[in-house]
Amino acid sequence: MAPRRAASRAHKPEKPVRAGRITKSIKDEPVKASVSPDRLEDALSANLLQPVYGSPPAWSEGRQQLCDAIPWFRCTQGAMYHSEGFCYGFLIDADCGSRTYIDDEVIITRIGGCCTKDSEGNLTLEKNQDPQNAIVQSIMGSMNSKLAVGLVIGSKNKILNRDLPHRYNVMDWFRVTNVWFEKIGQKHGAKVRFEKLSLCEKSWWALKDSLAPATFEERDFETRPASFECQICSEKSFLLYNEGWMCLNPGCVDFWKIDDALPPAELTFTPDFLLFRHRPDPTVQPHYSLVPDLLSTLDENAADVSTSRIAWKGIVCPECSKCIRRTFWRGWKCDDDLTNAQECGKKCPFEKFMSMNPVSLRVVLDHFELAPIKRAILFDRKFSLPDIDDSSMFPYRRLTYKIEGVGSITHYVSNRAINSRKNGPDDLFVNLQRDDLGLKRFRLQSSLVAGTLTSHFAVNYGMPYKYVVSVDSKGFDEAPEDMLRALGRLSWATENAVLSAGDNYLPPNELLTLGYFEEMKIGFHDDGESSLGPSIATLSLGAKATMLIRMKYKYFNGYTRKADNKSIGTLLQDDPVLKDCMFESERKALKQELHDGEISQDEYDSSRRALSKGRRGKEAPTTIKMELHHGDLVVMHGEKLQKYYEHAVAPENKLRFALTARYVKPEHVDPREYKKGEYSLAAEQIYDGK
Ligand SMILES: O=C(O)CCC(=O)C(=O)O
Ligand SMILES: [Fe+2]
Repeated sequence: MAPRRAASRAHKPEKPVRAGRITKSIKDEPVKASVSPDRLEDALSANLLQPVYGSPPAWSEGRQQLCDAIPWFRCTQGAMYHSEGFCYGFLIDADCGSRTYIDDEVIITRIGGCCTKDSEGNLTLEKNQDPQNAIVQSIMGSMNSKLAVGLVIGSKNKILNRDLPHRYNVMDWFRVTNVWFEKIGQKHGAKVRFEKLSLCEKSWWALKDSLAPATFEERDFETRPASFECQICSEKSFLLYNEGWMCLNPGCVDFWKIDDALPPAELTFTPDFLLFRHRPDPTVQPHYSLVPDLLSTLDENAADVSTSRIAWKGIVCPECSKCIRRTFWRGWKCDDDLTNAQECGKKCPFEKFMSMNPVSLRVVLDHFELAPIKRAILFDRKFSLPDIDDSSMFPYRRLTYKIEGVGSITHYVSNRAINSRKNGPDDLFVNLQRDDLGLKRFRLQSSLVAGTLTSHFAVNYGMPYKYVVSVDSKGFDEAPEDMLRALGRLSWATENAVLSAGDNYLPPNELLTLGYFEEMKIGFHDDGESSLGPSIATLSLGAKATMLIRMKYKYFNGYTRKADNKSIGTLLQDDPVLKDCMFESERKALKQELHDGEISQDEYDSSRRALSKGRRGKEAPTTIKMELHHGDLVVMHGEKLQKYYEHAVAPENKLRFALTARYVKPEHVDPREYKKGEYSLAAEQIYDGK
């Protein structure tokens, strides 16, 4: 008889035990049965979820808030946060997989990844998860390096069956004790056993009236689950299931078999596997604090701290433990979204606003004397080259990029003399930091992950304007004087650019100010809402930035984007066949044939589809690349420019402001708001171009 079989019989206990306590004296007592997952709905409606003993050390109602404030859980998707071969944090939520087990000290779950949702919304393994898989390697990395893993439990978890206070609840640090493979459907996937690091205190998620955990003296730290060597592959596997021992090496032909047959569908863990514990070991440590105290590390007296990358991370509210993002220019406010009042039962009063000592230009500008006398004349030949005009707008250098039949972009290049003039860009940069402009980060209306905030601060003065987000808008009568000065410069630039293009000039009635801290940016977008006039002018202040302009995906490819990007989306109804788009000549010829009645609409569409067959759509290359320096002005002109093209701006250093003036068509605005857009510039706010 093979020892493998003998082992499986010898270790089959009398009765299955699903969960257990940890002391020697009571470890073999059967535990109270929990509500089965299929009865969870009933339990919920009958309010049967059991109350927990304590409260989590940090929590949030949104995934984004959690990831922003907890450095060991920075992934907005998936269950595991891992980086460079180590797992730092793990989320236990819905979809933990079969044979998931949770008690006050031990958690057994599958390791996410390689999954797809079936028609009923259950996660199934799409492909085998192998030992080489990055997330399997990461969890092994943490186990082998004695790196503790932080666990978070989500309220969608159906196994613990307790009344969790929030959507996401930080549990505690755990050590990884075992990683093994199971057969899941037709595939194999990895499972992990976590054991709580600190065994001396009762877990906050323990039952409200449960006993205190066993003392160290009472605990059995010696017993370990038995392990046996496979006769075929010679690898050792633990005895995990009451139903019998199995080889757990997915590469072995005997993998996942009891006595040469598939195991029963229902498997239960042995008491030894659930109940064994490790003696406290000071060398098993986490990389971060469970609840970081970021605020204590930010020295408010250092001018460059409050706008640094680390200073726009989230914090854990010291009063109510909620994870809060830096939504405000000056700091954090616990009551920054609607969920808070409901969750805490009352508004949490905590707020932390930084003193925001002004950042000097010297810190953000690299140039020897802040700005050159004459700007560099080098242009990268990979991108469109502008027309250069050094005289018409002197002392500005005017660069004009024309996109035929679409529009133009005029770049007024500033210099040291312009910037340092009284009330010029140098003064504006300092003053805008001193004024309380009311800058805030807003939720993106369409983003891959719900609740994503813009990675820049914004405030809108004048006529209400909704760009990629819905911004609060204030009337020009509330605007600081410096904003009106900026508006004077922007009106000057717009008027000159539009008149040179031979078009009618409409004075701007709206000013959107964006503020960027270190590593903030604005991704590709257009400013082409139907409510806007054709000209958009921006004044750059502070750190240098790169502005990129490219054709939009659908005009470049001739069809809309599909989420999977594997097939082609909806064909353009009216394809403008822009210069340099994909298959430009073929698309142009087909369009002509349709126009001349030589082919039907169906033939036109199928020929266009055939062009892209077997090819994935791709992003258009960047056509225009501009370096925006402190004091520069850019005017984008032409409705089609916003329709067919998109732009993105990324500053290269900390602290930059972009003040953008637009004309909002009054017919798109509630007449009661008209007066917000009214202003008249004082003589010294009107700009003369010097
Ligand atoms: O930061 C910039 O220069 C551009 C800002 C922008 O594109 C916008 O406000 O829509
Ligand atoms: Fe824009």
